[in-house]
Amino acid sequence: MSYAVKERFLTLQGEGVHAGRRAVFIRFAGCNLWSGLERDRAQAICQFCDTDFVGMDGDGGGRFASADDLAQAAAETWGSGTESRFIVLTGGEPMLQVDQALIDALHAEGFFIAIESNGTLAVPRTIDWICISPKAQSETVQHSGDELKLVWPQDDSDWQEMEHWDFANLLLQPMDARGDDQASQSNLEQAIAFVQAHPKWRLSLQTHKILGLA
Ligand SMILES: C[S@@+](CC[C@H](N)C(=O)[O-])C[C@H]1O[C@@H](n2cnc3c(N)ncnc32)[C@H](O)[C@@H]1O
Ligand SMILES: Nc1nc2[nH]cc(C(=O)O)c2c(=O)[nH]1
Ligand code: SF4
Ligand SMILES: [Mg+2]
Repeated sequence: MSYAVKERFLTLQGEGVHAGRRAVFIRFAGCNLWSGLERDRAQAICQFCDTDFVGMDGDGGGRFASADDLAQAAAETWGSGTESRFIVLTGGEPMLQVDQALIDALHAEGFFIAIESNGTLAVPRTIDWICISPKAQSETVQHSGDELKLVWPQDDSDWQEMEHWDFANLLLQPMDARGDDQASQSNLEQAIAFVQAHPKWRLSLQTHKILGLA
């Protein structure tokens, strides 16, 4: 199996329980809920995406011929030292491409592996940290993991049902309205109000955007 990667970079995990942690990011190309083309956004199942995952033309991107090749590239992105190696597999939708061979190869390089997935495809428990971010207009099949990160507000998203799923952490992340500052502020205020009213949930901020990191 080969892997189509949009970009690969070293940063801090910006979101969720591991926010602030040094991390290699692998952003896989392609998604099953949007083509990634602006002309298709209004018809997409997921319409609020803040990410360019089209093609393999980003920094550190390309087609990797094998799991070992990609794991070795990830290790190079981390740089020297094998302590506390942490990698985030994202996209696009990483579960369209992530397989056991890649998980094994990343573990062999000493990585603790986290994934950011939309939950429409089953995620193997051999991944160390599973973050699922359900999309209201899609069917979520992955009902367990380490963190559930619901982007807010989303019309028709059944957060009450999600409280019965098997996640150790329930997080609410304000929707970035991508340039509409007033809408982003309103989304933030709605997320704060929700968490104030529903103490099982915690706020997740996109801290990399605040910090000016990738
Ligand atoms: C770009 S997605 C890639 C991984 C996967 N496709 C998913 O949706 O979980 C990474 C994370 O960013 C979140 N996200 C995407 N667009 C967002 C936005 N406009 N505001 C806040 N979070 C957003 C997603 O819900 C997900 O948790
Ligand atoms: N720093 C940083 N943290 C992130 N956490 C989740 C991200 C994603 O796009 O999946 C992301 C991202 O793009 N950058
Ligand atoms: S599922 Fe994830 S990558 Fe796909 S369009 Fe939605 S937020 Fe973007
Ligand atoms: Mg992002």
